[in-house]
Amino acid sequence: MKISIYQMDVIAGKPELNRGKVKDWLEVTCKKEKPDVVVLPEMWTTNYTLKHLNNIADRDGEPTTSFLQHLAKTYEVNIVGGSFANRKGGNIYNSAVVINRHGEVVYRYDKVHLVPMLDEHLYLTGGTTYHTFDLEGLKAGLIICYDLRFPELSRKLAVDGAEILFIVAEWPETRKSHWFALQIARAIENQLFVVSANCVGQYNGISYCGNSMVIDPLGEVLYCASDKNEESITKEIDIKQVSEIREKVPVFKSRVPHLYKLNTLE
Ligand SMILES: NC(=O)CCC(=O)C(=O)O
Repeated sequence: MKISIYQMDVIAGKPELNRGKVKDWLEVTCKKEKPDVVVLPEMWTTNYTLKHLNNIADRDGEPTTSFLQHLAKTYEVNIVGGSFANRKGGNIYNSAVVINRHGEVVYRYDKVHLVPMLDEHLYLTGGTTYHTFDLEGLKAGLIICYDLRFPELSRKLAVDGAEILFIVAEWPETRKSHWFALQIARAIENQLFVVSANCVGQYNGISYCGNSMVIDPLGEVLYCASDKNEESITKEIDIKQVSEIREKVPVFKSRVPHLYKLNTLE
């Protein structure tokens, strides 16, 4: 499976301009690399312009979902469409969407864990559901940025069969060492590929650390993008590695779930 990631410098508060950037990138990348899957970062339509989202968030996933559906069909490519601010009813969510080559939506997810350090909880509402989805015959999971700190979420997706975990992010420079360590840990403990799309650039005094990655199920970093520049990354992965490592080091068979009942710790 060939995967292309857009490590993007998102223009704050300008969804139309950012959709234009994504369209241009996708056109060039799909013609040059012919990827099976493309991956976009978190909040790529608006950046973290939380105070302005009332005016610029999508409504019920539109227009961003239709825009991505059109691109998926045009270039016959699966799109892990990052996330974007999305108004549903009276609330705004940090919503991700995944679209297959035929332009069909195969997954929608609202970020479950909102980031107190960015005041996300003051402006956004957290999601309450998540599950694996099928992409080109693979089982995949998707988490959004701060979700990476909660191993339970990725573990549940892996126990449910995920072989690849997409992480869409707008991770800040100040906690860059965590970005590295946590992604590698999620790959090793869950024995799956981790594919992340982070942002670069800055907004409101916060710089984003790039370093979008492709990590194999042994935790080897196959590619790490720069920490400063917009970048297009294309990498091929061999999904067979997942079953091979799970056979050699049978972590999932060794689990003792009844000893991990976390609610006893609350
Ligand atoms: N956009 C985010 O979710 C940022 C997460 C973050 O800053 C952290 O976990 O640290």
